[in-house]
Amino acid sequence: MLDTVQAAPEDTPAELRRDLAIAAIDATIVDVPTVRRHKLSQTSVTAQSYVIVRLRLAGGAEGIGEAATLGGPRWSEESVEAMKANIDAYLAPAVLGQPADRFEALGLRLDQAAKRNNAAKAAIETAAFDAVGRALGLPVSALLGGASRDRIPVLWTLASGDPAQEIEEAERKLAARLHRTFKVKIGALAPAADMARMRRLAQALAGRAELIVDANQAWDETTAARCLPQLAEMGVALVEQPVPAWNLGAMARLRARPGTPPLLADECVFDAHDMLAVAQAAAADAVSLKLVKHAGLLGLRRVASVAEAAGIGLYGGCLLESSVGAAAHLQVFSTFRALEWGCEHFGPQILTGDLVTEPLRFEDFHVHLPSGPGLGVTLDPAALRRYARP
Ligand SMILES: O=C(O)C[C@H]1C=CC(=O)O1
Ligand SMILES: [Mn+2]
Repeated sequence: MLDTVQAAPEDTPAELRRDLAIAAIDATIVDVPTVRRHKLSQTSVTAQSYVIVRLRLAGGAEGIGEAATLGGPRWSEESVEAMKANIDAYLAPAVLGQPADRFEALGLRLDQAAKRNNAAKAAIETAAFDAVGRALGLPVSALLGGASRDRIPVLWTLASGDPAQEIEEAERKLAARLHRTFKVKIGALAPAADMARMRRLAQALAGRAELIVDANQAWDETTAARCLPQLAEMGVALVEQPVPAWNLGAMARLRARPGTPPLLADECVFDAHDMLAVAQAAAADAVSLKLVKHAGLLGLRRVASVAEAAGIGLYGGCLLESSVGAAAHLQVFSTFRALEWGCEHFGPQILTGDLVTEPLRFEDFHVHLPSGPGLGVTLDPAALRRYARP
């Protein structure tokens, strides 16, 4: 079905209303191998699995969205298998026939059809935004308030666990002027081994690159209290989710200690209520924004608004999305007045292949907002067939 994308129709408003009704939704599981093993505290992957949602409007315009996972239902509770099952049985039927441009009403229907399932909901909402943007000839950023930037600084994640390999990988990225900020995944090794690894990286890249780390909830408060000042002393600029998501109290106490580097909230912030709790506890300096957590572009903006109101900085997070999911994030990130910490949408570069006809452009340490209607990227049907799970 959904292999072509139609141009914006020149319709009367009544016809346009009919054209914008959601006519079909289709969910495909894909597995795309990565260029190397990517190791986090709680899992390790050699392929990225996504659900690609294709949504067709009655007028013929088509949109795409992506729900990413990292190592099955380990990073969060959603797996691609569960997402596809819930999209097919509950989420798609809840919005079929509905006007695709009434994004908040769609979100409400999705919330009534299923609790949480945030990544699956985000993929459907993204596909609705893409389809409406294409039908109207507008980029998704225009539907969200308009872009205030067309490129965003982008970091690279070092996550093989082998410091010699990681230094060599960082050197290649620096030489190619692709990335000069590196996020190091820690927590899979013992804390002392991670500190030694970080010291090697900091020495090798001193003065040429900025380092941040992500512990993915691996430490308890005592370990974090011991390691955070060491990371600050090495010049590490930001520490992501050092302690379990539930332990906001520990985040707040650690943050109040002298010698703690700035803290980035990730797994502890899914919705705007979580963001408010982090703000009230003074538990973070910045928040990582991701479609898989916030259930869509509008949810992501809601979380960002609470953070902005509390003076908490914005960081453009990822879950190793392909150019489909990355483009959706760039559309919404581009609309913020400030994106203090840049973004980490290096995902398309860690895959051995992409899912779109023209992958995102990485240049001069930035990733560029694609131009054109909708998300600005077009699904490659041959790539979808190649990576689709049989
Ligand atoms: O931030 C996470 O926890 C998930 C992800 C983002 C980059 C990466 O390497 O892992
Ligand atoms: Mn993280």
